[in-house]
Amino acid sequence: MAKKQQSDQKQSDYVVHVAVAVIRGDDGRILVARRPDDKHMGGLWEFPGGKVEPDEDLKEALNRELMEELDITVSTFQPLITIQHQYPEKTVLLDTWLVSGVNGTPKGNEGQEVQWVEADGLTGLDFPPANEPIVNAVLLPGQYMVTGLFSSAAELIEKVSRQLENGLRLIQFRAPWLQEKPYLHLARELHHLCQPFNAKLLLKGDPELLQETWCDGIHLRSDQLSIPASEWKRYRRKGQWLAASCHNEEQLRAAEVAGMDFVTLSPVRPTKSHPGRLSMGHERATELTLCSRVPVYWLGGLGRSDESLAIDCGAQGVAGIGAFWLTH
Ligand SMILES: Nc1nc2c([nH]c(=O)n2[C@@H]2O[C@H](COP(=O)(O)OP(=O)(O)OP(=O)(O)O)[C@@H](O)[C@H]2O)c(=O)[nH]1
Ligand SMILES: [Mg+2]
Repeated sequence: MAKKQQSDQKQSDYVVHVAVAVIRGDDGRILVARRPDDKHMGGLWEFPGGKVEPDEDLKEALNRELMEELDITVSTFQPLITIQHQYPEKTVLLDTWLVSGVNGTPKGNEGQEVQWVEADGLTGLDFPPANEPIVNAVLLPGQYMVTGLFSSAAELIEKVSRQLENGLRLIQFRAPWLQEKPYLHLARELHHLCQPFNAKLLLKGDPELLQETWCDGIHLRSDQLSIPASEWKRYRRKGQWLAASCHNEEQLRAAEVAGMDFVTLSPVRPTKSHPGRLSMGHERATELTLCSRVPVYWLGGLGRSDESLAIDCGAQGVAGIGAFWLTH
């Protein structure tokens, strides 16, 4: 018995490296396949892919798996997210890439059902438990703006409008100097501005704010991460985002435990707003990002032009106040 337990332990400690492809077609839709019934997580939807063989790099593994399973290859690769997940029977490392430039017409070579879906439709499909952060990473944009100082409502509205016109789709309304009532009043106005762009506005505050029917989500300070996940679940409606600010490994783990959908990690570089504060640098930020089980935006001293650098290091993209708020 003791021996069996030991070998079970070994089995789940061993990490299976899996190459996973979020395949984006020319029309922006995503290809999903249903896992054959006799396989692990059988009957659930998946992003196609499979185990990386010892002598393969990720791109080779992806194209081999896509040819075997779907009769296609892809030509463009962008890292999306790396998720380590422990199932009771095994541990997988889902090395997930956003791929495009599809050659061929996908067909289920193993008899599996395949379909193209709009990104928004992914939340309605049943995926294996490890896939939740992958779906979030597909839905989230590469840039996240935090609002900066403003001296009037007109200035705030003008600046947010300009950034929406520039293509921004995720905004955190931060104004810690305002009382709750004027803050919520302005937040409502910003929400109306965001709606025609299908952009999301996250509020700063307590979990109760999730009860506001117009609230797209909330962004927590790191010191609010001790609030148990059950507190959020009570208020949360489908489609609302939960995010938190993290500055170190401990807070990243706390954010995962608290059920956050994504986090910001800061300060990656020195910032003008916190002059004396030590920044962690790219190397440490990359290490922390690769271990995170939720999408990470790099924050602090980064500009919009750093988005691809952050993505190449495993992040969802960049977040910023200065970089977005002060530029035209
Ligand atoms: N391909 C893929 N695998 C996933 C996803 N999510 C997830 O938990 N997995 C898990 O990753 C593991 C490896 O994937 P796989 O079964 O596709 O591997 P494979 O194509 O090499 O299959 P094979 O071993 O039958 O040859 C499985 O345990 C599977 O349940 C996903 O979205 N796509
Ligand atoms: Mg497979």
